[in-house]
Amino acid sequence: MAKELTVGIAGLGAIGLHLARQLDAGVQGLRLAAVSARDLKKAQANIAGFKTPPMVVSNAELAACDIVVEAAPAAAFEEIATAAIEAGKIFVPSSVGALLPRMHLVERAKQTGARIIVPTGALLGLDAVRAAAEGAVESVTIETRKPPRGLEGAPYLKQHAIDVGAITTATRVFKGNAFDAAQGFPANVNVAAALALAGIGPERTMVEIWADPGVTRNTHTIRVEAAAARLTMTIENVPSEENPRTGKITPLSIVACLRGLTSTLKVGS
Ligand SMILES: NC(=O)C1=CN([C@@H]2O[C@H](COP(=O)(O)OP(=O)(O)OC[C@H]3O[C@@H](n4cnc5c(N)ncnc54)[C@H](O)[C@@H]3O)[C@@H](O)[C@H]2O)C=CC1
Ligand SMILES: O=C([O-])CC(=O)C(=O)O
Repeated sequence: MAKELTVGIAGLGAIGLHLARQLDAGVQGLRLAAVSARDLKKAQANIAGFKTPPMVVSNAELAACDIVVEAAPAAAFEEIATAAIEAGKIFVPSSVGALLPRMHLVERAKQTGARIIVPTGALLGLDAVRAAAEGAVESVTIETRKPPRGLEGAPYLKQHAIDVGAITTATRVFKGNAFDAAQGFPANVNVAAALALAGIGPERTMVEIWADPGVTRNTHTIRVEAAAARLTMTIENVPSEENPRTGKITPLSIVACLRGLTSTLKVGS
């Protein structure tokens, strides 16, 4: 029988708490062993009703687990990632945009034996993008539309004095590559970073971000023009109650990703 893997989760917000609850309810081959949080008291309260409450530890101590899932703000990414990678563990990032300027971590993982597994998260179709990228790819684009409040607080908006609260018609607030999108919108377009890593890289992956009062869902459309196929795919995510920037599908995608690490039958590349 396959060995059970222990899981540590950094951050118990819209993604982390849902993921923790699902693991506590039982996912074959996985055991939630530890969590970390900014507010330790709140974390203890959040896990109090769990069947098997995990330990509440520091971000660095999570690296005792076989798998470390980062579900914290991008600012905490480096601390969490470095500990897991130095310990040679499986590191599953949510704040994927924070990985783009830190690709040295991938080089370091090669030396320590760690693996970095980027979940599809709030996006779709990364299996097809990866397959297409094994051949020639002409272009990859992503258009993200969110209700204006789903973009609030982004550093790019502040720098360009864009008040999304005042937007009444669909407005394109950013056009550029995935690297710049991830820096300007660290809490909003991790999907663009994941797409870039799956396909042709952050410089060549082009991103448009729209503040759209006409949508109630976080909507992402990917377009790929490749030698083997042309893809157009759209996902419309229900924003989570805890954090409207984050689609409800994100923790579910991470559960599916973790399941794929231990399951006998795995579907999709
Ligand atoms: N890859 C993807 O498709 C997606 C990625 N994300 C990203 O995932 C990350 C988490 O998202 P959410 O759960 O929605 O955020 P959230 O804001 O709901 O939760 C983050 C949690 O981390 C905690 N935290 C703050 N500082 C911490 C620290 N230093 N150490 C440990 N925990 C800390 C906060 O108290 C909060 O409970 C964000 O960076 C977000 O942008 C969000 C949606 C989709
Ligand atoms: O949940 C979403 O729609 C996407 C998101 O916030 C992100 O990529 O950071």
